[in-house]
Amino acid sequence: MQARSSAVLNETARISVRNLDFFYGDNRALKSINFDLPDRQVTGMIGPSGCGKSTLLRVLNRMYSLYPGQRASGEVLLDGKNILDDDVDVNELRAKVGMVFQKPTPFPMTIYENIAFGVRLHEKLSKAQMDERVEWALSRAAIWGEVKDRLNTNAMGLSGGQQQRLCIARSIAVRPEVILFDEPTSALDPISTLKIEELIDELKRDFTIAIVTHNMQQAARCADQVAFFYLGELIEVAPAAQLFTAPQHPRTQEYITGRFG
Ligand SMILES: Nc1ncnc2c1ncn2[C@@H]1O[C@H](COP(=O)(O)OP(=O)(O)OP(=O)(O)O)[C@@H](O)[C@H]1O
Repeated sequence: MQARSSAVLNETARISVRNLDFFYGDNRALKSINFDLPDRQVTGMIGPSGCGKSTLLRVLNRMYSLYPGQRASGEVLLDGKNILDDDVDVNELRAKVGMVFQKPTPFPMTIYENIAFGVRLHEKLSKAQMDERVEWALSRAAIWGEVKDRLNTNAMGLSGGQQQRLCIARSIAVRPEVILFDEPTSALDPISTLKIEELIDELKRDFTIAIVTHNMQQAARCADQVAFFYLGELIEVAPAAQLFTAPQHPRTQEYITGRFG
């Protein structure tokens, strides 16, 4: 099946996926995927359970490399370099392509250290520079005001929504180009969800964003373009307003109107 692609909103692609296949052993979980993540735009990824959305995110920062028996072929170009190549430094790649998971995953250490820990792996900063970076990251993640007086307390004492914003701050702190969100609000209440959605909207000024979500209202609210996946194939990618009001493929239509999935 050939994905139908409509006019992309921003001509510059930050990531270009070309003829991507992904295998869990013999199971071909992604089939000839082609699409772009436009620079400083939000791309929503939707589709029924098992269609390959999380698998695709795990390819975009080479998370799968940790697991024997999992392999990708094709190209994922970031700044013109195929990140699937064997010579790619995956630690460097993961600083460029950050990931925020469904369940908040703060480290069991202080709020300050949650941010500083990752920065230290990539840069040598003075104490003053690190203080500045920590404040910058927490501010960009809209949580500085809530934590500035308790930076040396354990991050596990934060609420779920605060923990998720801390994890976003942790990703931002290493100044990535791309941030991948895997169902980032599915464990959160409506108010925390709204805060994260507002934050995503703010962050796209500086970062290219992909968000996997089961919530189509969320995709409609947050995403500039939306990609619909089904059984490992990319069926359709289009500007959000178009995909939700005038999808070109019958399967997309069925999914967004709740007739399957
Ligand atoms: N570790 C694994 N080993 C083998 N197969 C896997 C593994 N993880 C996922 N799969 C298979 O790959 C396919 C895609 O799964 P994936 O988790 O990417 O889907 P998804 O669209 O993110 O689903 P969900 O919305 O339920 O999270 C499915 O057929 C799934 O069974």
